[in-house]
Amino acid sequence: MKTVKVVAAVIQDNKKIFATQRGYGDFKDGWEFPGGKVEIGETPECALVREIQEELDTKISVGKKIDCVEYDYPTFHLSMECYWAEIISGDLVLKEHEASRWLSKEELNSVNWLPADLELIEKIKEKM
Ligand SMILES: Nc1nc2c([nH]c(=O)n2[C@H]2C[C@H](O)[C@@H](COP(=O)(O)OP(=O)(O)OP(=O)(O)O)O2)c(=O)[nH]1
Ligand SMILES: [Mg+2]
Repeated sequence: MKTVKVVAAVIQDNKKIFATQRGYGDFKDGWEFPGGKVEIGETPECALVREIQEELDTKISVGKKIDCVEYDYPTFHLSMECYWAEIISGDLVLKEHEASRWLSKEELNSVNWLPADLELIEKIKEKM
């Protein structure tokens, strides 16, 4: 099975975390952390800065790594590096997603996360 390398940003502000709802594709309407596929020759950090610029028109600084999620979807293996991130500038404009929410710890389970994210959510809760 092919492996897809992905990076995701857990943007935290004021004790809340930024979640986005996918606007297209196989996982449409599922909730995720913004980010995307790492391109050839890119470091994970560079890929994440680029993806957040593309998807949210926002400049971030990438912080500590939270976890690397390994998950088997029916048609591919996902290897997803997840990082804490902070906004440097920009207004989190939804260029590709259909909705977004700032979620408190108590609200983290109130959206329908993609299957691969469920384990990560538990780790994040411990750390926020
Ligand atoms: N960004 C992101 N992707 C996730 C998460 N959880 C999860 O299973 N995925 C999966 C969904 C996709 O199959 C893949 C990420 O691809 P993506 O669609 O965001 O990639 P991309 O931004 O480069 O978009 P595209 O140009 O390929 O359409 O990882 C998550 O929390 N964030
Ligand atoms: Mg994406």
